[in-house]
Amino acid sequence: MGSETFDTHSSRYAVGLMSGTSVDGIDAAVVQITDCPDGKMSVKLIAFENTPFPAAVREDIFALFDPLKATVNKIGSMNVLLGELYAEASLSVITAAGLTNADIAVIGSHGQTIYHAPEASKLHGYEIHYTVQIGEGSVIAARTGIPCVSDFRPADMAVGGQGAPLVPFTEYLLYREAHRTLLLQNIGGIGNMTVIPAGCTQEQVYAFDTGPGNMIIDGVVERLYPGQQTMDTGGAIARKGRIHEGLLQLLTQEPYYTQPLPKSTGREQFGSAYIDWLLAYAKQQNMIAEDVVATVTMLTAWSIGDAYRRYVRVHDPADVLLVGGGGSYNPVMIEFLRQEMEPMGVQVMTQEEIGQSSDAKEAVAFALLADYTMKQQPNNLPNVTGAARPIIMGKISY
Ligand SMILES: Nc1ncnc2c1ncn2[C@@H]1O[C@H](COP(=O)(O)OP(=O)(O)OP(=O)(O)O)[C@@H](O)[C@H]1O
Ligand SMILES: CC(=O)N[C@H]1[C@@H]2OC[C@@H](O2)[C@@H](O)[C@@H]1O[C@H](C)C(=O)O
Repeated sequence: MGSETFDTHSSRYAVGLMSGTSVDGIDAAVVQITDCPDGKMSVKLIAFENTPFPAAVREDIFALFDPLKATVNKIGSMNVLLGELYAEASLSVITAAGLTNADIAVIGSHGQTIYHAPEASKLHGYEIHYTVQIGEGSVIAARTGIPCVSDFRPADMAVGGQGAPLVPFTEYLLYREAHRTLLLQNIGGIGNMTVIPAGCTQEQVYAFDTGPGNMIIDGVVERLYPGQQTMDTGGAIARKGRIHEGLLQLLTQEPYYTQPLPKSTGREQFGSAYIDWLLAYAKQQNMIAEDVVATVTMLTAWSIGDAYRRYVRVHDPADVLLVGGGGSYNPVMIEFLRQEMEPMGVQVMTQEEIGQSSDAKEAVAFALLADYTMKQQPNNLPNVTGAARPIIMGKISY
């Protein structure tokens, strides 16, 4: 199907699916996309659902993050299982929107990242950059009868990009303002910041991963409260703790924070081995659990403030930091962020405070990215990812 048969003149519905590095579940959104006469687009959220992964599935996905355990049969079968779960999530959110499959033009599915290696390695004399997202698009298309766009990141990497972050493309379309410089901060498993200078063009947007978002918090909570909790809900644990300056200082020495842009990161850097090392230090210092959780919560807030000071402030003093992702539901995180940002003149607000949804934002983005794939229009931002040129990302399963 060419772009001539994908009707972009009227309003259309698309489904976006996201399951992120936290592995908490599947975010599914139905959006209505309308092209406006001024060349802009309006994107309206019609329905949103979050379906948590069953605990056993989550455990099996985590096993795939360890290259020694991620055997080809385990990856292959999980690829298909996730395709099935994504299809079910799509069917459910379409029903919640009061629509039928025939109403939906496309499903955009991010998939589950199991490995992200944007820096070069050598293989038989070739320079290799790769990233692996699973959740078979062919299964989603077959179960729903709707074309599915999946596996977006490799196209950006094929032209020299990091393959991440991708959401800034849609953030420019949806959030830009003439008179205010905005920082859009996602706090998912990983944290990522998009800088949208006041009145900027698409080429002037820049973005990067700030480091861990909730990944370390979730990791230490799971280890310190085994079988009880997988996250610090509402910041209840951190609130009872105190910042341990020694641990905080140690963690801020991580070289990723000073790495030049473009940069992106993941569980390869801030996953299980990192948590082991951090907890060994905490034990040696006789730290109590609450202090460990408070300190790693502060680390995320510090890393965002540090990134702003290091990469942004001089050129683009910002007016507001808009926080999305699951971290915006942690009031202690938001408090720490205010302590970091407000003395620099940056107001901190959550997506909810501006009438949007912290949860739905990335799923909405993948619906919109898929819309561009179907229109055969580029949907990466070379200035953000470091790609050599604009390219159409995504693989289409009819
Ligand atoms: N009520 C809450 N209180 C505290 N933390 C929360 C709450 N809700 C969600 N979170 C945190 O947010 C995380 C999920 O965030 P989100 O769904 O944005 O991540 P993701 O999309 O998986 O990650 P990424 O954006 O890195 O791909 C949870 O693992 C948890 O740490
Ligand atoms: C490889 C990968 O899955 N990266 C994610 C991750 O989670 C947050 C951050 O790191 C971001 O770079 C990216 O996701 C969002 C959706 C993005 O591409 O914008």
